[in-house]
Amino acid sequence: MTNLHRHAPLRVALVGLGTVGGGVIRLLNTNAALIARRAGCPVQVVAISARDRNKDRGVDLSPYEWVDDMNSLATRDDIDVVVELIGGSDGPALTLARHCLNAGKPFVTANKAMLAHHGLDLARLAEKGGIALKYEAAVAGGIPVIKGMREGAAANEISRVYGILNGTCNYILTTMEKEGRGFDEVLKEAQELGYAEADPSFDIDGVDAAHKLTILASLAFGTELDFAAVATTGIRHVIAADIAEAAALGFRIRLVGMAQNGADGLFQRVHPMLVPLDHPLAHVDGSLNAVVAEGNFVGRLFFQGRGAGDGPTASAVVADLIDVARDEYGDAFAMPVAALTPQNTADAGARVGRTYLRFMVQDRPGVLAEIAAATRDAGVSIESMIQRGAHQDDGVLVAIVTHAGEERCIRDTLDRLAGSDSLIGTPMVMHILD
Ligand SMILES: NC(=O)C1=CN([C@@H]2O[C@H](COP(=O)(O)OP(=O)(O)OC[C@H]3O[C@@H](n4cnc5c(N)ncnc54)[C@H](O)[C@@H]3O)[C@@H](O)[C@H]2O)C=CC1
Ligand SMILES: N[C@@H](CC=O)C(=O)O
Ligand code: NA
Repeated sequence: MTNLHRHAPLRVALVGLGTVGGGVIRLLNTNAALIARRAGCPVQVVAISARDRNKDRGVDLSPYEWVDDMNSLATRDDIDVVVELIGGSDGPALTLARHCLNAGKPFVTANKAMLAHHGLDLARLAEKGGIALKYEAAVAGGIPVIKGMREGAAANEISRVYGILNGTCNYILTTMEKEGRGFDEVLKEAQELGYAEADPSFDIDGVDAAHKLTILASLAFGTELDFAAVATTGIRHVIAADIAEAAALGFRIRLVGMAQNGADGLFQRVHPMLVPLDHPLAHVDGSLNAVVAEGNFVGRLFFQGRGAGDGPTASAVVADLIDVARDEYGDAFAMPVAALTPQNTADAGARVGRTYLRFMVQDRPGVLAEIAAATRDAGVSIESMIQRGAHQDDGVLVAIVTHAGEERCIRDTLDRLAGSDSLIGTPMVMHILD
């Protein structure tokens, strides 16, 4: 029989055997023959490592060599590529990455936290060694958005890239909206489904989405990764009433990461936004993610798919392994590190758009006039306003949608109201996606 394989097997060491690691083993076993045809060789896990050797992971690990010292994998001649699925921006994942890349060992990771903080250094090491640093799973899970941006959209000037980048938050927001269930209960469910980070505050506080946006922005604009420049707000303070008011006004709430490059610099922000029902992001539900990129020749690209969970994430990891087997890889961030440019951070105050403001206020005369005076004096024009009677024990809810205006005026409005004893708690501010 003719041997259809071009190469000897690609020998993989898998470090981290949790949700994603388990998924990678299952996928490689299930689709072994197909993957071998596509990769030009069998892709075989030969060595594994994780924190606890004796834990039952629901997959048969007996065919693989257990390795206690994961860093020893970097210099082993019988390993062709190391896959890191531990997580964490620093610590053992970063040490392993540095060992591997310094030793010239191709490296595949799903670790967006590590890339957002150390991506440039790691890309420099990969470049120096002329080896692969691949990370498709790190952004939007199974969606091939890294490939899409690095390769498919490479000829375009990108004006804006944005999307739903966290499956856990999207699952929470959409389940709360559809089933009226509470935040904590739905978060627990997302954890059980394998969507959440080891520390779920990274999800709900928007940090995970900010890690992913940092990577996307670099790919879109050819800029150095700059996690510190991402203004980040999570979904912790979105209440059921916001979801209901947004719906009444014709919107859905989504955690959106957005990066835009303009004359005044690079604007990067993750925050809950009101998305009009006629925008495709309003229909991205559950653990789905979506990324929109606007290119000067291609127009609007819309990538959608599962952003979290074992299967979709494993799909992206294994796609990277197939690229390694094919010897198809290039610069990690789409150009040599020296070609990436640093970028000023744009002033968010100068951004123009519509805004949703929600106040909880005392039920007494003059409160609406006080809010209206603050908006008037700050130069904010009101498009619509809703007042709801007593909202549980928290007073009265007032929701406002403004006309398009500069964000600095919204800040000014809030500053004018700060300290007012008419307000209960902190007002909620969400910008409206255009
Ligand atoms: N779960 C998901 O849907 C997605 C996860 N990711 C990323 O994939 C990576 C892995 O995520 P999960 O599989 O969900 O995590 P997990 O918590 O289920 O698994 C982590 C694995 O790493 C091992 N590990 C942790 N600390 C270790 C240490 N100090 N030394 C050795 N092994 C250690 C654990 O024993 C476990 O086997 C993370 O970087 C995560 O951000 C990326 C996309 C989606
Ligand atoms: N915790 C992340 C997992 C994928 O990156 C998410 O919920 O999106
Ligand atoms: Na991806």
